[in-house]
Amino acid sequence: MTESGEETRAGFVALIGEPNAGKSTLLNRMVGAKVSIVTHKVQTTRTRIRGIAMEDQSQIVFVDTPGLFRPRRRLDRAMVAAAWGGAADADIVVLLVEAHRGLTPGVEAILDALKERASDKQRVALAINKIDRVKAETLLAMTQKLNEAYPFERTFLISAERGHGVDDLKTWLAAELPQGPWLYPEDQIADLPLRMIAAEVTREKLTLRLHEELPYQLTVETEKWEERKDGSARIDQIVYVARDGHKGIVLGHKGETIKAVGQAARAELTEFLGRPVHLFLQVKVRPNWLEEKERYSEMGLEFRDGD
Ligand SMILES: Nc1nc2c(ncn2[C@@H]2O[C@H](COP(=O)(O)OP(=O)(O)OP(=O)(O)O)[C@@H](O)[C@H]2O)c(=O)[nH]1
Repeated sequence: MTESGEETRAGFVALIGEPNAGKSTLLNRMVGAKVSIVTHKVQTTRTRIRGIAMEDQSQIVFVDTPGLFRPRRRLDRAMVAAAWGGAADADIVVLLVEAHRGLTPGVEAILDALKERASDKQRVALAINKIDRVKAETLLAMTQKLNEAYPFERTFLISAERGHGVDDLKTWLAAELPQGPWLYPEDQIADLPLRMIAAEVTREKLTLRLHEELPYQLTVETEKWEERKDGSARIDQIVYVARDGHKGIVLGHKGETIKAVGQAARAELTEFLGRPVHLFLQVKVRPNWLEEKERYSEMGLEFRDGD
């Protein structure tokens, strides 16, 4: 109950879908704060990130999952496990499908997995995203086809980027979540530790700057976070790369790349925290990080021995 005596609702919503389906974009739009990183690169979301949206008297806690796909490497398998972990905990699952791609083999695989894993009680809604990219006529047929493939509770036609249909989806979720007290303080927008958010910001700037050149096994970690008496924060981060050659790419000619990345990340962190930030970046080569358990837990993933 709120102070005014209205019933409150709260629960978890998992956004699932193929890589690039628009999960981060949708999450950011519904939460209204940047908690997940949106880039043009596939597979950027590495951690289970939650954002919290308030709608009427409902608190919607989003579990943004990494893209679901067929895992090959160890890291990929950990990401898929994390994705399903999020879906299994959720009160409602929202499957995002791209309007210009429809029922792809990847979507079919997700539907198979849903049928296999989700219990009968699991509520699943469909959101066809990127409707700005297709003609209205194709949407009707696509809605029908997808609903024949899986008994979705509801179908929403949305453009996460432009905001079309997003309010309808949010209102529906808010009304459908179980009655109960709020799970988080109202002003909390993300339960992701600040250190991790700070690392994601730097990673995003590197991605934007390097595009296709971005070393695949690159990772950013916040090593130290010092609150200073003058109200500013000193943040020390390490950019780990797998090979010597990658170090040069990240540093750039005369260190230009890393300098520009540092400036851009510092500006965003200053805005995000609302106070001055001093950001120090270091690039280190760490050939085996993909196999190191510690790195996995820092990304919020489970390391699976013997996989
Ligand atoms: N045209 C169009 N593009 C969109 C829309 N929503 C998202 N996108 C774009 O699709 C791309 C992928 O969006 P993301 O939100 O990063 O997708 P994701 O599902 O979180 O991706 P992963 O992190 O790889 O799992 C970005 O370039 C977005 O700008 C939309 O409604 N219309």
